[in-house]
Amino acid sequence: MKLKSATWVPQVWKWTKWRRSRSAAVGCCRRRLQLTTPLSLTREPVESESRRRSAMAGSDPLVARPGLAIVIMGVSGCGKSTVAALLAEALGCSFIEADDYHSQANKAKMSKGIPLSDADRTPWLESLRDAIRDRLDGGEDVAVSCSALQLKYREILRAADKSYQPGYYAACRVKFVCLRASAEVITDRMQRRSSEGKHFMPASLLQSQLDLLQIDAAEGITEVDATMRAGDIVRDTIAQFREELASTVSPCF
Ligand SMILES: Nc1ncnc2c1ncn2[C@@H]1O[C@H](COP(=O)(O)OP(=O)(O)O)[C@@H](O)[C@H]1O
Ligand SMILES: O=C(O)[C@H](O)[C@@H](O)[C@H](O)[C@H](O)COP(=O)(O)O
Repeated sequence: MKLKSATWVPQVWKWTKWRRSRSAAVGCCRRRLQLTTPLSLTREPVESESRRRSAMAGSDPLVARPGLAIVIMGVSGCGKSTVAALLAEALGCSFIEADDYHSQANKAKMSKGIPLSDADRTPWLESLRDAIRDRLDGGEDVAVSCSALQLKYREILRAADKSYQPGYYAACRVKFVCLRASAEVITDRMQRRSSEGKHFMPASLLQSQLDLLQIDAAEGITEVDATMRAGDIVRDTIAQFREELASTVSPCF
């Protein structure tokens, strides 16, 4: 097809100008991201992408801010800390261990085999909410280990997402994955852990935790077999939230 020079020249000029300005923008972004490898449109593995996102979110004004919090929940001894720590490693994000946010009084109470009351849990959950919010506001992803046994406790944690409207679970940037196993398996794990002196929580408290555990079907929380290998649970969790993890960052040009 023959183009008339009168229309073709301005078109080429416009296109060249667009290419130049786009190259400048890409170069600027690449310098900001300190990329040395060729920019490819092919998706990178979630692991390195998330690490880069978390690293750049704090300093780049062009990057969308909301991060994603994935809370690994379930009764004491189900494997939350093990899985959430591995998940944080795989995503290259920070890890929040809920046990670290308990007051000494709460820990002493549980050590004596006395279940916490809601009054004991509320300040604990609120401090966790604030810690999660700090990460989300900074555009970071975060893996959290927290029992979060009841809807009302999870609602406190969901409020870490400032845009969260109660009941709109799917839109919330705080997600939950529940680990499940039989009481026998978990008792065995808790007894072994206590006998190694590794944890304050006695196995005698398991039944009170199982009695409290409740998930509302509308929340759409995935329940996972806690007897799977921790690495496999992490792999499945990343696959489940792949889209949300990817949308943590918006294109910078
Ligand atoms: N997927 C798993 N398979 C086998 N053992 C596990 C698994 N996950 C955790 N454990 C073991 O079970 C015990 C309790 O795990 P932990 O992560 O501390 O549970 P939680 O944080 O839910 O209390 C630990 O001794 C841990 O090594
Ligand atoms: O009562 C609760 O809401 C939970 O028990 C919570 O306090 C947590 O589960 C404990 O800190 C035990 O720690 P692990 O869950 O790590 O065993």
